[in-house]
Amino acid sequence: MRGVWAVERVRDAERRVFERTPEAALMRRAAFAVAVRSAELLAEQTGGTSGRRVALLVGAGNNGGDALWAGAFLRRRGVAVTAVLLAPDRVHAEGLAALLRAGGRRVVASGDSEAARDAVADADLVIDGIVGLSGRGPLRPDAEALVDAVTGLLVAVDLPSGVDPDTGAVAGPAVGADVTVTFGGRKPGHVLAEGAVLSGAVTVADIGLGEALGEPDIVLLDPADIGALWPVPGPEDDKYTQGVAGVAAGSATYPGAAVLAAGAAVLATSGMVRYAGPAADAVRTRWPEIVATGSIADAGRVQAWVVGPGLGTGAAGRDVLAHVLDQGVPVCADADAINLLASTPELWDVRDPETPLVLTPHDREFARLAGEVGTDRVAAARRAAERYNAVVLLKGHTTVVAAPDGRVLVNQARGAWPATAGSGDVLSGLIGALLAAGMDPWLAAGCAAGVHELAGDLAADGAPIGASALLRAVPDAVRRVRAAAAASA
Ligand SMILES: NC(=O)C1=CN([C@@H]2O[C@H](COP(=O)(O)OP(=O)(O)OC[C@H]3O[C@@H](n4cnc5c(N)ncnc54)[C@H](O)[C@@H]3O)[C@@H](O)[C@H]2O)[C@@H](O)CC1
Ligand SMILES: Nc1ncnc2c1ncn2[C@@H]1O[C@H](COP(=O)(O)OP(=O)(O)O)[C@@H](O)[C@H]1O
Ligand SMILES: [K+]
Repeated sequence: MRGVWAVERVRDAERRVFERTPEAALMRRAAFAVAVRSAELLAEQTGGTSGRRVALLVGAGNNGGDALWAGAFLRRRGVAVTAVLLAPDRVHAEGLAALLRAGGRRVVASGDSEAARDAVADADLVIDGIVGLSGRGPLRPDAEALVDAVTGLLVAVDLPSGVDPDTGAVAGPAVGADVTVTFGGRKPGHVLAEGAVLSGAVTVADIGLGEALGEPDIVLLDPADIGALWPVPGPEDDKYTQGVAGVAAGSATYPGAAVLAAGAAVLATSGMVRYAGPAADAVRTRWPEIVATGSIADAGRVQAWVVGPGLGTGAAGRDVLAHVLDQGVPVCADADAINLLASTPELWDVRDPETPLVLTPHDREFARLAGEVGTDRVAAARRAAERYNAVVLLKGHTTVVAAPDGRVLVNQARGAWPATAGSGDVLSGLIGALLAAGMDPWLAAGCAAGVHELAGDLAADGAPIGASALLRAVPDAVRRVRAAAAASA
């Protein structure tokens, strides 16, 4: 599990560390890490460091200071370094002095715009020290023009400039980095929204914040974590002991949603799946191992329900949802179940608040239920989780999973191939199976999101896929995460 810390938490940790370590020492550690990573990249991509050209984009604060010190360190490796000063009046004076002492050059962006542009365009590698944790809003036009001129590698100091540090949101021009070197731990801007993509490969450098950071605000599950948590049968197990998943989904109009959700439950774990609803024939034909019935009242006992995909929002769907919520077992409510909960708030009264509920909205379903998502997706998911006393999985390229107790995890997609019709139905089936196996609902949602996204990537392998192909790749994805767990054990 990797941690992510909100900017205010990082600031607090810094303040505590400053009590025993001078700020300048921390900055030099940070800058050294930027220099080391930049030199590695230069060596990998251009075959060496000596004689290579590096330009520093230097803003008004300590982020620019880091870049200047990194430039001074790179000079020792024989790199030709030019600092482009965007705010010469407010430049980090010690950092600039260190760079000049080491034989670096400086140009002022506004004073000599041609030289500044050339320095950036000719550089093998550009270091973005425009803004870091104090950055607000997009790149200003002078910075944007310089960033547009970059032709070489781009290394962001702490965070790509133009990305909101706490939400990853981007409201205009921003740096797209090949590599970001950050300090102490990841920040939300590295893992959320556009920031997750614009950060490139993130390196976390230890600058001594360590224990002062405390527990992370957000966690990322690695494949090995998911593999270690994924339920697998033991010698004592039979089909019932592993948990029976129930699927109440599909309608005459949307039988496919039922086939996909129920199929995902079949492939996720090796217990048993029951289906209840109007798509019983279609489900049975595709998945003969499923015990299918037309009516929810005849469904039999299950340890968790998936309800909603293709259900419809009419009276029949409402009755099914009310029945499922009244069973006293964990429920994953997706799609029309969420729409019904939004339009018919009385349905909440049926639910025993002690039984786990996982809600899996996309942005439009979320808006119907809990208001617009807005730019802070973590805050939105957290708010809804608390309000409904439910785990809220907010779908997207970065999926956010918030628990009512405040825990949040995010899953970053490798590609966008899972953005295909019916793929959400597969996700809900995976979650239902993990809930039936008795997993903590927050982890169940997070592990399912990870395997779902990996299955999409494996199935696509560079070409578009449908949800059926994603579903077929679920066993492969489970094999991969289990192999990762075995390798790291
Ligand atoms: N405080 C510390 O202990 C350490 C800080 N470090 C560095 O310091 C950075 C934070 O430094 P600062 O707090 O000085 O601030 P920044 O360097 O992030 O920003 C400097 C100033 O830029 C201006 N600004 C904000 N948004 C802008 C925009 N869109 N375009 C142009 N200018 C904008 C603001 O006036 C802001 O105060 C971190 O990201 C990290 O790189 C590191 O040296 C490690 C140690
Ligand atoms: N741009 C994207 N990149 C990666 N995954 C995405 C992207 N957009 C959506 N997804 C994922 O695809 C799935 C879509 O679910 P959903 O919107 O419910 O589709 P449907 O209702 O058609 O099944 C979710 O798991 C979501 O996280
Ligand atoms: K930066």
